[in-house]
Amino acid sequence: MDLKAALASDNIELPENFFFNIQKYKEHLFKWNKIHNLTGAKDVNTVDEFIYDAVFPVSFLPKVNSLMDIGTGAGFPGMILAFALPDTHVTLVEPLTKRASFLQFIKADLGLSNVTVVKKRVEQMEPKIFDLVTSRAVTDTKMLLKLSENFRDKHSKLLFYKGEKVFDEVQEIQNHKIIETKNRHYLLLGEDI
Ligand SMILES: C[S@@+](CC[C@H](N)C(=O)[O-])C[C@H]1O[C@@H](n2cnc3c(N)ncnc32)[C@H](O)[C@@H]1O
Repeated sequence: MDLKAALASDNIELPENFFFNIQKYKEHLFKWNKIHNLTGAKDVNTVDEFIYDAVFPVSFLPKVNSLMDIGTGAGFPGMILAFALPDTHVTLVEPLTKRASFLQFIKADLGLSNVTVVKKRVEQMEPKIFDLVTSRAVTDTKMLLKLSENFRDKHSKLLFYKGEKVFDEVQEIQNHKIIETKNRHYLLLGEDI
């Protein structure tokens, strides 16, 4: 896919250094991924699709000052959102040493002052309220609501990257919106949704 063209055609506003950071990120990801199993995305096209998928919500998200991503893995979606939202402080929670080390390396190499990497399971973190909690490919909605309990209040929003199963998962959930693209169902939750 042509990532730049796709993002431009969606009118997604991005900072000037976004594509520079993306380029560096991809170079490091391919190097690290040869040695460590960081992500299943092994080729440029798949990584570009992952990046597009991660950043698309910028087109509908409200402005947030703080964001926590549960289970960031190699960077999706939290690290990509940190490139896109330089004024948002982004906390990346990832317990696996290799993946957390990679995220820490990217933070240092690109001088990302808006990123904190926490090498823990989210259950081991001290409670703290975030404006937005995100997660992709970690667990189901019910469990994500439980895991995020200590990290949100009534003003917080939750954004979970889901597939079609989302419709079964939200049957009993009141305030939610599902934003669909070709390959994704974004689940947005919050009291005033
Ligand atoms: C399938 S990977 C998905 C990674 C990334 N979000 C993505 O979409 O490419 C799930 C990740 O969640 C992390 N994880 C699993 N349980 C977790 C927990 N309780 N707290 C934080 N991270 C967790 C794992 O270490 C793993 O890196």
